[in-house]
Amino acid sequence: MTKIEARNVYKEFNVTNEAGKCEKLIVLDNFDLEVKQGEFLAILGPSGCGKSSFLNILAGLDRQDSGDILIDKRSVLDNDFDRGVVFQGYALYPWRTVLENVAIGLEIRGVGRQERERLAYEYLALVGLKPFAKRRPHQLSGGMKQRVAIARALVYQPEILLMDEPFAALDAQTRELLQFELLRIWEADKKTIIFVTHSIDEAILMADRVAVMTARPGKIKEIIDISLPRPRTGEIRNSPEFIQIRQKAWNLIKDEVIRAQNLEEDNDTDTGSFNKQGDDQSHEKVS
Ligand SMILES: Nc1ncnc2c1ncn2[C@@H]1O[C@H](COP(=O)(O)OP(=O)(O)OP(=O)(O)O)[C@@H](O)[C@H]1O
Repeated sequence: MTKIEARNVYKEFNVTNEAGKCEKLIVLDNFDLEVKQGEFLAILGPSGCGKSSFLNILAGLDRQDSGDILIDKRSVLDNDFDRGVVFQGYALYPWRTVLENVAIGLEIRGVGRQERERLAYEYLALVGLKPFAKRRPHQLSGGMKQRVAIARALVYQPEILLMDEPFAALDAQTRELLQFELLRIWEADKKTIIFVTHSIDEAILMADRVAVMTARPGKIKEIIDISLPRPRTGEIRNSPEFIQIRQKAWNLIKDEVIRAQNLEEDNDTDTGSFNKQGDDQSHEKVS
């Protein structure tokens, strides 16, 4: 069953160029994508190709200029969908405890104190942070903060989880742990996940399908089916199938990375960055 459908989506931004003139930057054009209910879909694409722009529209934080995006056959512009969002940078409330941060979505939905604390503890346990419930965010490591952000997104059981490079700022070991933790959580209740990453290995390891985008204006270039068995383990990365898929993904993306780099050089107005800080899987980063 189709959960999310994007048809012919177009998005542009007004940007100021070096000469101080206003220009249009076309970010998404002819963007089509279908995501199935319960699917784990990863999106790979060169820097600045519009991945976050698409996710922001899906999250209800921005709007497309034309084209349709449907969730359960209704326009995303209705804006009343349950979407959990985990973006880079945690965005936790510093004055709230870990427990209160996790419970915030439930609080907004009017869930009573006792019930929201019970659920917040349950999800903190799921990400291994129950003993840290009463701490404030500044007392946690980066990896722990990202776990809080994941627990906060999961706790009210959203139908859809939107994740924009959620592990990019983490060290390699924490990243690996969280990848498998997320897979375990997803395998338990199969929510629909859209997961943007710069890491080809991460995309293949986690997803049912990997959508590769073109350089800007971004659209889907090709979708790769990942039929590797589940539950996935770290060893799967050494299997011939995995290596073959990685090569295919890289072949698809490398021209787009070069095109994106040329665009960057031609266009001083672009603020997209090519070197994501902290992406520790640099041997297979796409940009
Ligand atoms: N609010 C905005 N106003 C103007 N330009 C924007 C805005 N948001 C994004 N852009 C530009 O749109 C383009 C696409 O940005 P977006 O963040 O969607 O790309 P991305 O594929 O997620 O990039 P990255 O992989 O580097 O995070 C970039 O060139 C960016 O500078």
